[in-house]
Amino acid sequence: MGTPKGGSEATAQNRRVRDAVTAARRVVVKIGSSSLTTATGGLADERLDALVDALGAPPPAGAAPASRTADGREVVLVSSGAIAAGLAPLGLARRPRDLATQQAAASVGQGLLIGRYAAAFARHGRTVGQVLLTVDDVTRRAHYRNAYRTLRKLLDLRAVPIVNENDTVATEEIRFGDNDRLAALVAALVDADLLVLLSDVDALWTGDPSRPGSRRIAEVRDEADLAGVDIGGTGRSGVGTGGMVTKVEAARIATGFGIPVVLTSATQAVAALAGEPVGTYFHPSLRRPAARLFWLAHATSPRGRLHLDPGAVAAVVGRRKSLLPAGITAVDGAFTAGDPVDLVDTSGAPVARGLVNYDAVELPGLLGRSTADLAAALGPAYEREVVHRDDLVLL
Ligand SMILES: Nc1ncnc2c1ncn2[C@@H]1O[C@H](COP(=O)(O)OP(=O)(O)O)[C@@H](O)[C@H]1O
Ligand SMILES: N[C@@H](CCC(=O)OP(=O)(O)O)C(=O)O
Repeated sequence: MGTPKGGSEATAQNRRVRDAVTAARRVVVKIGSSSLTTATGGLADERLDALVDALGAPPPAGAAPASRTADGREVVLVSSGAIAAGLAPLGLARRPRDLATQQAAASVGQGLLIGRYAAAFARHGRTVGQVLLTVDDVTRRAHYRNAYRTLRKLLDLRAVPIVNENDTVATEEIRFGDNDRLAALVAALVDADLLVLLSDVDALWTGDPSRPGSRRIAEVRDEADLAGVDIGGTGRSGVGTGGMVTKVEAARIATGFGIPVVLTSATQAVAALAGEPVGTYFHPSLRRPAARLFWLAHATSPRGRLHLDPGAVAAVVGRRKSLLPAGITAVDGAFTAGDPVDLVDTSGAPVARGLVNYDAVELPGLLGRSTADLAAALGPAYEREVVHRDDLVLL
């Protein structure tokens, strides 16, 4: 963590971080509600303009594509602020607690937000594209391919994708709520070289930044550097969601994909993108797992549970086999085919997560039966695995 280093060692380390940041060609930048709104609610236009300016003026005519910053970068912006932007127009004094009012505020605010971005980027001759995503869009394979295609095409067409969660259709159970985790998943989706998380605090601190004795953490190399850190909830703005908890979780997800993360304040965006030693730098993990399986483990919220008998646990965990109906003793949840589910052992502990091939209502009639028996009784479609081993990740 921020263990003090000798002068030359610190300089060498700063240089390595600067090189990693400045070499990043595709960058996902996430900005939180707290950095885009005024103390009295509503969008802080000058802060939004400053962010857009920080993301770079277009390259000279005839040079690199206009979706890139002056130094040739592709930028995807993940922006919160829809709910906060919708408060004042609806006469709401503070962020509502209930989902329906939050959704109404997001519905009003998202249009205002994207309108403001369109105007701000237009000052630099650049076009923006709105991309609203749900959890499903970044977790279900068919959907995240769609999301990837859209983002890739926007970048190819030289527009700046501006991503937010699709708040108006997300339900309490399936919503991210904060945009930090969404930003990490978008970074993984577009295979970004860098994720920059911008908030109203300049870095991760060892504890609440307003508490005497708290110190800025300059870098996080691994989990050990987070031991003893008081990772707290939302700040004073009253419009943020998740606080440092979701930012550190987002950093874990991104670095697990091999993507370095800089966490700092919106006012330091220019310095952060230039690789200056500001904020907190999270080093990427060296071993990059198979993307899709890592995705399954981190991006998905299970929609149900399959209870395995000991033989099935041994087959799935020990021998990396597919899960067949014969090894399942019970089913919980209301999932449909393609949903992520947890596979749990006899004590109820999750041992794996996978994409299920059946609807929950179909499974009770199949449990404990061999695939040959099922195929003979119900037809060849019932010979399929409940979870294929290629769609399984051990937890
Ligand atoms: N250890 C910590 N280091 C830094 N900030 C922290 C810490 N614990 C809690 N916070 C709070 O997290 C807040 C940022 O999160 P949040 O309010 O969700 O903002 P955003 O809208 O940018 O997502 C900061 O204002 C800060 O008060
Ligand atoms: N999608 C929501 C984001 C909610 C939120 O507050 O997120 P954040 O400020 O990133 O913690 C919105 O646009 O209001």
